[in-house]
Amino acid sequence: MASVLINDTTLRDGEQSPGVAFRASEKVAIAEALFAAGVTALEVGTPAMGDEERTRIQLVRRHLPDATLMSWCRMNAGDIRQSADLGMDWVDISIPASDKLRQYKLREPLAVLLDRLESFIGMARTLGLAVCVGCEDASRADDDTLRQIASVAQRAGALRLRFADTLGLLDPFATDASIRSLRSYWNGDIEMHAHNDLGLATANTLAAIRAGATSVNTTVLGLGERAGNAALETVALGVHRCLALESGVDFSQLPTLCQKVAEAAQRPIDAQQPLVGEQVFTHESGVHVAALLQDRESYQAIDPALMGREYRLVLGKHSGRQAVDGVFARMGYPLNALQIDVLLPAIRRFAESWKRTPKDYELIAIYDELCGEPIRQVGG
Ligand SMILES: CC(=O)SCCNC(=O)CCNC(=O)[C@H](O)C(C)(C)COP(=O)(O)OP(=O)(O)OC[C@H]1O[C@@H](n2cnc3c(N)ncnc32)[C@H](O)[C@@H]1OP(=O)(O)O
Ligand SMILES: O=C(O)CCC(=O)C(=O)O
Repeated sequence: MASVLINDTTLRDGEQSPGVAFRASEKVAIAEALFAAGVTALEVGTPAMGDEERTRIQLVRRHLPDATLMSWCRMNAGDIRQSADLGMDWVDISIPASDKLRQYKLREPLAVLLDRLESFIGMARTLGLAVCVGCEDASRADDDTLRQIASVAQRAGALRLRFADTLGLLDPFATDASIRSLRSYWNGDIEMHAHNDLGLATANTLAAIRAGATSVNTTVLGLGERAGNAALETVALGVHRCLALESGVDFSQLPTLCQKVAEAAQRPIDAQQPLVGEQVFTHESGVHVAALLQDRESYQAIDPALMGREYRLVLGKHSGRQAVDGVFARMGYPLNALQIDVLLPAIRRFAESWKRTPKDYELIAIYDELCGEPIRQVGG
């Protein structure tokens, strides 16, 4: 099966989420968990941040000798030299591709910056580093500028261009057009870096792969600047399910990995976060549960066993008679029609009062109260 490279940037762009700051031990633990989940290419940080961050990057290097590690660099000799000293395999040398970012950040003409980029690519290669040119704000860059960056990158020996939708303003159709255009004049790797401001980061990442990107950036739980980046979990599943490509990700490791990152980032996992949210394999609606009691695939596209999880049927405000019957039967207690008629409105009232679904022991208590005959074998 053909494959796509996931170059995960949880430890660089993910950590740029406001307020997120990984300790050294957390950075190492996250890197190890990513590696254990089959994500072997990691952007691990920004050496320019100082001694402490460089020490953390070095620790990751020591703990993961077999991972392919990248650091984020400005067009700056110090950043690149430090990356080599830290044992990086790759550097991302970033150049603002849009007029606006060049105007407000670097205030120098494009031609001067391109000369500088060329010499820094050369320097990085001399230091033994593979080079990715980070085209920051590529989605607002004009085509001619991207062509000039690609031409310099090719001449100087960069292996990869990163197409960054820095502001997260693309949709999948525009992404497709941009990456196809880039592919028409750049033969090397293309790495898609998507942000989620429109909620389209995963969709744009998949669109980029279809259009010719060979590598993609992700972050665990979609951490990252503002609305975050494309989430590792959904990109990996989309690569597998929608594109029939291999990413190397071991889905069974995702719950542990996500928990680790959520704790280190102090960002609780949303109950409805795809794949790893507590509720995403739980079904309440009567029509769904009635069908699910017959066949799991009736209302489940993803097998929870992929993540080592199980599906759950619960009772609540939206339950129907078959669901009540089925859930009580699974607890070992068949109901008659009269009992179902009495229990259903009570379960609905419970859900409205408590703003949640009743647990098994609470269902039993409702039964005891309304149906009179205590049920002895209490479930979980
Ligand atoms: C879209 C992205 O995510 S890009 C990644 C951005 N990541 C971060 O900013 C996180 C880490 N950043 C930091 O810790 C700091 O900003 C540092 C260490 C990088 C720089 O710190 P400082 O030296 O204090 O600079 P400061 O942050 O005030 O300003 C940014 C500097 O980087 C320069 N710069 C920005 N992008 C580039 C680039 N691609 N190439 C060269 N220089 C650049 C700016 O011109 C500015 O330089 P100046 O101070 O000479 O004007
Ligand atoms: O310069 C790059 O490599 C991309 C940086 C980035 O994180 C972004 O543009 O969102």
